[in-house]
Amino acid sequence: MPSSTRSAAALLVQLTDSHLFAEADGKLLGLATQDSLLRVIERVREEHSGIDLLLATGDLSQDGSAASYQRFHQLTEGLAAAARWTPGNHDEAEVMHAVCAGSERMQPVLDLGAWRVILLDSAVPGAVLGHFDETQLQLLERALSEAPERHHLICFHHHPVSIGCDWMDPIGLRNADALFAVIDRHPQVRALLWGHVHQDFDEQRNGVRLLASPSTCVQFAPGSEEFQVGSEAPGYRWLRLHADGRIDTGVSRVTGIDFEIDYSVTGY
Ligand SMILES: Nc1ncnc2c1ncn2[C@@H]1O[C@@H]2COP(=O)(O)O[C@H]2[C@H]1O
Repeated sequence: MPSSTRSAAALLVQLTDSHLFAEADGKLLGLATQDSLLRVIERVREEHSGIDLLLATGDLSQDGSAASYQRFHQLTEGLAAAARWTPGNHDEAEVMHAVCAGSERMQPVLDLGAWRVILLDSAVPGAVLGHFDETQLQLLERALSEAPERHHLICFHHHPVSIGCDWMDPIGLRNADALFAVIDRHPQVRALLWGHVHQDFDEQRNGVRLLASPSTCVQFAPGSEEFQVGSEAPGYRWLRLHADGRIDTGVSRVTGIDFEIDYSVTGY
């Protein structure tokens, strides 16, 4: 059970879009994704201790293989007191559930101090874009209605707003209106947190913080009209959730390492 109490801040770390392969030396756009994840985990360990919760917000795997999920688990085990995973478009949700059987890693609701963390599945089998089906919207409504006294952080994979990269607009959450309709009924929602966009994003909508984060491997260039790989280093997001509903958060990136990225590749 996480050590935080209702009076203390809970410390969360988000690792997203690690794109691991069944093979340990698998590469995305020329970058070895496991090696890159390991460097990011090293950085997390250098910068934080006493992490209450690890959030893995989708595309843990590039190929959906059981071996890739088992490895993600081995590499991150012990990093935090608890962990929660939710799938992205590259993931195989059934394989994730099978690998996580007997653990709480795929459970969608977790109470942490004065907060409730809700993880939703925005992935659509066979598609790159995201969509919340009725089950997910009902889960969200129920989880929010059950705990009006808590502050809520809602996590998923696909971006619900435009992040300023034109090429990514069509592959975001296609029914964001349905999400916002639920959220607008629950003033205790403090933040939405997602992956998929491989870049830092920190804005607000109606007082709700909107956060996205770097991938632990390849980055996408902010503000790009077409698919464009970014030159920033792999990284992660940390969040301190205070008992009064305040959030401190930031992004940290690996330093001092030249990652081999093939910038000539125009997609994957
Ligand atoms: N050249 C491209 N143009 C548009 N989309 C692309 C291109 N290359 C890859 N993609 C998709 O963009 C997605 C971005 O997030 P994903 O890593 O989920 O998966 C990526 C690919 O499915």
